[in-house]
Amino acid sequence: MIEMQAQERLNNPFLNKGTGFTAKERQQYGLEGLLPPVVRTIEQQAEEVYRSYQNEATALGKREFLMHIFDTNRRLFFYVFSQHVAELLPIVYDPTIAESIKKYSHIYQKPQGAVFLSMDEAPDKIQTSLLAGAAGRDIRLIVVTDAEGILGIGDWGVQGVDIAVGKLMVYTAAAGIDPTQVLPVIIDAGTNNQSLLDDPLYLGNRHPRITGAAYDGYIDAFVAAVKTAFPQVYLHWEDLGRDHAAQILQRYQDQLTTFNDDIQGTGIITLAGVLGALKISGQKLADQRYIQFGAGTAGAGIVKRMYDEMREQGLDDKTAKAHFYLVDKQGLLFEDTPGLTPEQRPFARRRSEFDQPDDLVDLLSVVKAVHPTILVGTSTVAGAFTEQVVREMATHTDRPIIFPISNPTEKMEAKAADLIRWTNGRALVATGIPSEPVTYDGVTYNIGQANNALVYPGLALGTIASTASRLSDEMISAAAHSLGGIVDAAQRGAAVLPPVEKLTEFSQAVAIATARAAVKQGVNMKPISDVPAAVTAMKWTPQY
Ligand SMILES: NC(=O)c1ccc[n+]([C@@H]2O[C@H](COP(=O)([O-])OP(=O)(O)OC[C@H]3O[C@@H](n4cnc5c(N)ncnc54)[C@H](O)[C@@H]3O)[C@@H](O)[C@H]2O)c1
Ligand SMILES: O=C(O)C[C@H](O)C(=O)O
Ligand SMILES: [Mn+2]
Repeated sequence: MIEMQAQERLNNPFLNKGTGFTAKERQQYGLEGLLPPVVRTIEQQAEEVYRSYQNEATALGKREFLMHIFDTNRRLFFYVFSQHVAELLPIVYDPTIAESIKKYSHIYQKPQGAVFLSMDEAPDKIQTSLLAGAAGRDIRLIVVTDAEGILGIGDWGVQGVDIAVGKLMVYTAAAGIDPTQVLPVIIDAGTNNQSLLDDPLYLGNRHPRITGAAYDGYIDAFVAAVKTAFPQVYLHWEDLGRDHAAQILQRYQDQLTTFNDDIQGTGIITLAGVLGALKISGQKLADQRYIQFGAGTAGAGIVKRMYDEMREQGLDDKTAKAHFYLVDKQGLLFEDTPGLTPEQRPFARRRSEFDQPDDLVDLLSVVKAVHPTILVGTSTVAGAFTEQVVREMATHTDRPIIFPISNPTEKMEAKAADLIRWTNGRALVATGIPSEPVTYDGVTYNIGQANNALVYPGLALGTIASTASRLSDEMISAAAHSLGGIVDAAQRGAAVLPPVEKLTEFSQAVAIATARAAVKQGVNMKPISDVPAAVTAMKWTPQY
């Protein structure tokens, strides 16, 4: 019997230390003879892991190797990840995660602690599966996806589970969220991706997506089960389809502590980037003209956050709205444009505002007509910010703020180096995936990463640490401001956002700002006298 328990310990990623078990522990847990004799410290193990990682030739190979460590020894995985956060982020997370999602069924090895909820099964099984996944752990954070809109690569069915696992890995590495308190969940509603439906190895439900009342009912059952199983949970929605994301957030945001990363996380990081850019250019938000190219889940979420910021700065509704121009597949969105989403409608323009409204069907024409000072891309259209568009924009503004933030790499609206070159170094740029610094005319420009990963970890840490019963707009606004202020505007070529190397430090700042806002607003369920102490007390560190 003792050998069985010992093997269980070695096979449990939360308990396993591998060669890190000391002689005393080996004796205590019946592990003698089950490991090589040498005992290593976590530092030594981490060096080994990092060395082997470097020997892998491809990004996906590196990711696979690290996920093997994740599956066998979670403390060691997070020790290595935290040590090399800027280097490893694009490997374990975006953009390499996109490749891993596309190949999931072909390279599958382990469920990685995720809960797979199949809509082909009765909703009354949801809670049983959630509790089985938790295995007695006190779950405080769930990332759930249905994978209808993974990054900018579309519908990936059950294979999208990686994004839930990946987002949670960033939570721990960036903000110290305890990995024993998290649960990744995929809702398999089917897929409309024909290549998956045709793939004999596909691991998900082989039918088109279930939509309408059946989908809504299942989501209702899911949220109810989550609330019952884990009453204190913070529920994070990721990469849902455009028709569901905003609607689901609206339906549940007053029922529990819940967050849509693509709407709210992206809104926060983009506002923070714009505030950073304005700090550098010495301008005011209220003086900007803003084009959102691709006004879907993320685009409309960003516009809403920018608008809310303008309202907070004292602008009335009409004045604030007048700053925004939304461009989607149909071109500039007008009040009479067919197919407007509820989130686009409030920002649709009147045709009478323009001389030739019918011409405003492509980005270049809109840029010519509007003379934007800010251009943000969440369209998934690679290369949409062409040289012509960018040069036209830069003719009418001294420091154009241009954020091509569609992911992954192959979906970016422009490359940072091109934007710097086409504007002779005047553009203030951020991209969704990491970009190398750009040297132009003797100046090195650091490129900020406008990715919600820079903010959602701190936001959740602050929310959970403050025992907030809701995630309020005030908390979201505080998070955006806490990041926007970190920019060193005095330095030439400064990035509009803080560097990913400092992710753990500024996640702490975001957490404190968020928790302070929660306490100020009184949404905390328990009294908090010392906010920074409460945040620090929540933090988990990888050690034996
Ligand atoms: N950097 C970040 O933190 C971050 C966060 C969220 C989303 N994103 C990226 O933003 C992109 C969109 O994600 P989403 O969740 O909003 O998806 P979505 O499907 O909800 O929105 C995409 C929008 O782009 C529009 N679009 C498509 N083709 C277009 C065209 N030719 N011209 C203009 N508009 C067009 C679509 O109609 C849709 O409204 C993805 O690439 C995603 O990776 C980045
Ligand atoms: O996952 C990312 O890299 C950011 C974002 O949530 C996205 O959907 O692109
Ligand atoms: Mn996303």
